[in-house]
Amino acid sequence: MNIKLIAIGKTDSKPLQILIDEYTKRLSFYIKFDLEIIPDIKNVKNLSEAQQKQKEGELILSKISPTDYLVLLDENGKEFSSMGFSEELQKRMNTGIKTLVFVIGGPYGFSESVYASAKGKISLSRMTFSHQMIRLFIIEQIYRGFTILKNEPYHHQ
Ligand SMILES: C[S@@+](CC[C@H](N)C(=O)[O-])C[C@H]1O[C@@H](n2cnc3c(N)ncnc32)[C@H](O)[C@@H]1O
Repeated sequence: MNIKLIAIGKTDSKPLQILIDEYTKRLSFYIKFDLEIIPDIKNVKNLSEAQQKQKEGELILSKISPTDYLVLLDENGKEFSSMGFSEELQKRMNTGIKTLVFVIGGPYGFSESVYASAKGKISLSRMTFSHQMIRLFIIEQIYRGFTILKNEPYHHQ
């Protein structure tokens, strides 16, 4: 299995990008991992929230292939402990899927068509984080998940 994370818009903050790069590098030791950034939509000021979500949704779905297992990052999704999330990663690997795709929504979340295409939704907390910060948090949790599965000390430090 390989893992892909899809997000919208480049990371504005350099310190955040440094951490994303660091955890991407660490995670790539365990599994093939790609972070795919969809460029920001142009002239977004002329669009309503619904139009922006719709356009972002079309772009997101254009990156998904029928064999992908799509999971959305969503504050109303299912919550896991880090141990539970590592078990979920193991379950997905056991089912033989080729690509597990996580998607982070834009500033207003996801369009209905993206929700309809997803196999699941996971929440990292009931609180709302910026769509840029969530990148780091989910990459760190996937990395943590693999260190748990490999019985390595990172989770216990
Ligand atoms: C600023 S939030 C959008 C909030 C928006 N009210 C909504 O309905 O989703 C942007 C994106 O960050 C991600 N996100 C923010 N907080 C999250 C959380 N607690 N758990 C999982 N994903 C989160 C989601 O992918 C969301 O679409």
